[in-house]
Amino acid sequence: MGLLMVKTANQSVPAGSQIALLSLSHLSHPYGSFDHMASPATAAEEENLPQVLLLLHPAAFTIFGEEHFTSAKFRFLKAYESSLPLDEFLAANARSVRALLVSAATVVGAGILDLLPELRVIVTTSAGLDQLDLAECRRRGIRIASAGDIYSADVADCAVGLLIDVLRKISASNRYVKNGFWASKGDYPLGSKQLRGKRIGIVGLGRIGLQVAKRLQQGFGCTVSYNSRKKKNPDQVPYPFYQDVRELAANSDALILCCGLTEQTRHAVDKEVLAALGKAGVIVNVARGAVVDEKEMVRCLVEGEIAGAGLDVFEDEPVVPKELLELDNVVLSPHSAVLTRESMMELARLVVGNLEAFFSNEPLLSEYEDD
Ligand SMILES: O=CC(=O)O
Repeated sequence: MGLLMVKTANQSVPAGSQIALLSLSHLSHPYGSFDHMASPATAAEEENLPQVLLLLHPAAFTIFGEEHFTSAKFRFLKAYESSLPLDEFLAANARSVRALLVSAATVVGAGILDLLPELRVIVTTSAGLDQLDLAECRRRGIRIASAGDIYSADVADCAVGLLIDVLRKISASNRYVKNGFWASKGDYPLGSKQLRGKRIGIVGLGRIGLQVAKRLQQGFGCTVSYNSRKKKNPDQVPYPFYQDVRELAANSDALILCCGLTEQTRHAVDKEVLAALGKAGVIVNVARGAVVDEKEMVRCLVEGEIAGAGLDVFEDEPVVPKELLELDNVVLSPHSAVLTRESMMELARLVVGNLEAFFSNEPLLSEYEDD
């Protein structure tokens, strides 16, 4: 793809991931009412609608429920339908495009932005923005709308689920029963650990981290500490703050990664942090694979230098280090923490709402603002 930094997810679509066609307009939504949303345009009207460049893998669009993304205010220009190399396709078709829709897997850097001189807004289906060159977007006056808060509760549920699974060995004992070992070898070996009372260190106490903290403290009797870019107001966030991730790890039984991926958080969990977490420590990652030095983490898991891991994200998705596949103390999921039927419905509403707001010169529903 030459100098263009665009890649799309290469994941297969799980069976049953199509979303049922429901009427969306009656549902209430944290980003406001969508009752104003116009109904889809006829084919004749559609020709004249402004185009939104779609740089998503078609499989991702199927998961999101393509049928929910229709609007009378715009139409999609689907790069994936062309057999041309992307740069040729964009040069020929997208020079006047003002809006772009991407996913977490669509890397957008200066190379692609150069081919879209009229671009004014990028809407992403992701909560994380690490795939976008934010500085370059800022410099060019391109606004960004993200998935905002719509996934936070689902990701927090998934983080807690992975932690419980690792500690209580749910997936491992499931395999034990299904392989017939209960009958042939007897009771499952002791090794499961309680969640109650565990010291949880959360890296990144944003919207997701706060929900993880609440679940684990209030629901499971854990104690919570955190590391974040900045210490939160202690009147609102009572958990102890650690400026240094290594110190947080040294004082935690489990480290749960919920931060965005930035130059500051890349490999924030490195050899020293893993050593500080120690032999009884567990890592849960629902952030981005590159927040952890994956090679070091794999080595620590293989050599028993940490106790286990629950991982939804990886450094080179969808490639998962093969050593992890063999380990019973590791639970894996395919970057699916955000993927619930309900959140996909909300996503479609939010994406269409953002794009319609843009083309109507109204405020975006979930605009990202630098802080
Ligand atoms: O990982 C998923 C997202 O950032 O939305």
